[in-house]
Amino acid sequence: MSLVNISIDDLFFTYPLSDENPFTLKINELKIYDADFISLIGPNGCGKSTLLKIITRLLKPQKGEIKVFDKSLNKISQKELAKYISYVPQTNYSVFPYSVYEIVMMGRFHNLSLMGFETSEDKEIVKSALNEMQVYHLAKKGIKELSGGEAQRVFIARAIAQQSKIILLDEPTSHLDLEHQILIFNKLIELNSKDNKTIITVSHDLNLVANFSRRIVLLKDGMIKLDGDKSVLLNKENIKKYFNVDAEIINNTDDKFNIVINPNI
Ligand SMILES: Nc1ncnc2c1ncn2[C@@H]1O[C@H](COP(=O)(O)OP(=O)(O)OP(=O)(O)O)[C@@H](O)[C@H]1O
Repeated sequence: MSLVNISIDDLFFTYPLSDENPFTLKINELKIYDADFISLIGPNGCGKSTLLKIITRLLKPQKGEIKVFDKSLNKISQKELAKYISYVPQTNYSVFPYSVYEIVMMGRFHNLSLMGFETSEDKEIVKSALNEMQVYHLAKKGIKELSGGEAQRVFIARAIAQQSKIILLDEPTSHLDLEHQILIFNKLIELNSKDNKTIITVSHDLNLVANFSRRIVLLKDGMIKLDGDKSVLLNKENIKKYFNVDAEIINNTDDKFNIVINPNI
């Protein structure tokens, strides 16, 4: 049995001060295992980003228990949490005009000395992450001066520099051209298969999901409706049921396949 990285039990969350029809997220049980590669999928507004924000402690659930490496999420210090989990949010805007280099160096926060000094190792790690995400040439630029796709790669570089065990990404390819979508997913596969990183990525692109992740967790109306092997669950019937579109599955070989959506519905 694989080691559990994150366990969630009896979770209940609702946004405070919501209208009379508030969104609620209810999860009886979810276990994220070591070196899992999960795509968190589901229609708009089903709670995918909310779940990631709860795991990263940006939102506090009203009920439930979340454990990270068997420690209660509430009891983990910020520095320790940064060693376990990195997070690439959906909207990567920064209030302050940090440079690209500074943003990626923030990934090393958990490693900096009390005085906040960067070591030569920190600098090497940051340089390598900038290179891997092909944004090294932008290092001195302000984050606000970048295109959406460039900024997205910078925040992924920050997650890589953080070297955490678990990486959470909220629609990491939404602003990226095809070449960079493949760059990101190939990097995620490498981190997962070579370094045993645990990856959870929110995605709307079922073809990327079909080709890159192994497990899907599908949310609808704030509840988990499907959880398991993507090659079993990502079929015509489920795509119709949960996304309300007709689809064909083609070139199905072992763990890779393509989904063609029929636009005439
Ligand atoms: N700050 C907030 N206050 C109140 N309701 C919110 C807030 N943020 C999100 N919601 C609501 O919570 C629900 C879930 O939102 P969430 O962003 O988690 O969905 P999602 O599955 O990530 O959607 P998408 O695919 O559109 O990104 C939505 O109905 C949304 O309107």
